[in-house]
Amino acid sequence: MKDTSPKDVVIEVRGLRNQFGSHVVHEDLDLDVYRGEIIGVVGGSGTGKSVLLRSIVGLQEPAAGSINVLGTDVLADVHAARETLDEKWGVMFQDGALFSSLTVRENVEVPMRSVPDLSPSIRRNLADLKISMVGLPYLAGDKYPSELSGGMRKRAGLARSLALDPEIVFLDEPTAGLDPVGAAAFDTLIKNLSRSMGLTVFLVTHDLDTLYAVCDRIAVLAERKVLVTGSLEDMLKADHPWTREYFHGPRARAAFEAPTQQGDAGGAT
Ligand SMILES: Nc1ncnc2c1ncn2[C@@H]1O[C@H](COP(=O)(O)OP(=O)(O)OP(=O)(O)O)[C@@H](O)[C@H]1O
Repeated sequence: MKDTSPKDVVIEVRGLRNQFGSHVVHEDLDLDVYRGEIIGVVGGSGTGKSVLLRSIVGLQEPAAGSINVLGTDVLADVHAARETLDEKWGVMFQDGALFSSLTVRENVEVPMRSVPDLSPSIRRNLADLKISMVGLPYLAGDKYPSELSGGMRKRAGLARSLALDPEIVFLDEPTAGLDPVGAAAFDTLIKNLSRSMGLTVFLVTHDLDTLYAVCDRIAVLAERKVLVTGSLEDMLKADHPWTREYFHGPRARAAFEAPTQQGDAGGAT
C-alpha cells in the first residue's frame, strides 16, 4: 500500500537555473526533499549534481529560481541564510575537506567555534563524541589528516559535518575512492546515523551499491533538470534512456543482487 501521509518538505527547489557563461547546467529544475529520508542524486558526469548541492547550501548563486531549506529562503539573503542554516546543516565534500594543519579533533571543533558559551573542554568532549559516533577509534582525534587512511578521512569529514547536530547533511560522493569493503561500511554508517538521529541525507553519488543499500528515494538529473524521482522500483520502471541504461546495466544488476546489509559501521577503514 502506498504511503499517503503528508510529508514534511525540508528542502524545496523551484525553477532553478544555473549557467556558466552560455553553458546552461540547470533549467527549470524542481526538487523536494522530505524530512528523515536519504535521497540519492544521480546523473551522468557533468549533469550538475555538485552544482545543485552547492546551490542549496548557498555556495553557488543560481541565475534564477527559489531554494527554501527548513523554512529559510536561501537566495533572499545568502549570508543571512547561511548564518541561520550553518547550525542546521552539515556538508561533507568529496575528500572530506579537512584542514591539514589541524588534528581530527580540532577539525571537528571548527564549526563549534561559532557557538557562543561553549567552553574548550565541552567542545573537546563533544568532538570526541562525534569522532566515536562515526566509528573512529578514540586515538584518531589526535591524528592529522595525512596520518589517516582515505576511509578514516571520510569518517572524520562526516564527524565534522555532524558537529552541530544538524537536521540535514549533504554528502558529495561519500564513497568515492573507497575500496568496496570500506564503501559498504560507510553506507551502513550513513544509514544507521540517519535512522538513529532522524537525519535527512542529501547524497550525490555514482555508487550503485550506495543507492541500493541506503537510499529511500532517488532523483535523476538529466536534460538540465530532475527528470524523475522515486524509489528504486520506480527507477527500474522508468523508461528514459539514461535511466534505463543506468538501472538495467550489468553493474546495476550486480548491485541489485548483492545483500543490502553490508559492512560493519563500527570499524574504520
Ligand atoms: N565554477 C564553475 N565554472 C564553470 N563551469 C562550472 C563550474 N562549476 C561547475 N561547472 C560546470 O557545470 C557542469 C556541472 O558540474 P558538476 O560538477 O555539478 O557536475 P556533476 O554532475 O557533479 O559531475 P560529476 O559526476 O562528474 O562529478 C560541468 O559542465 C562543469 O564543468
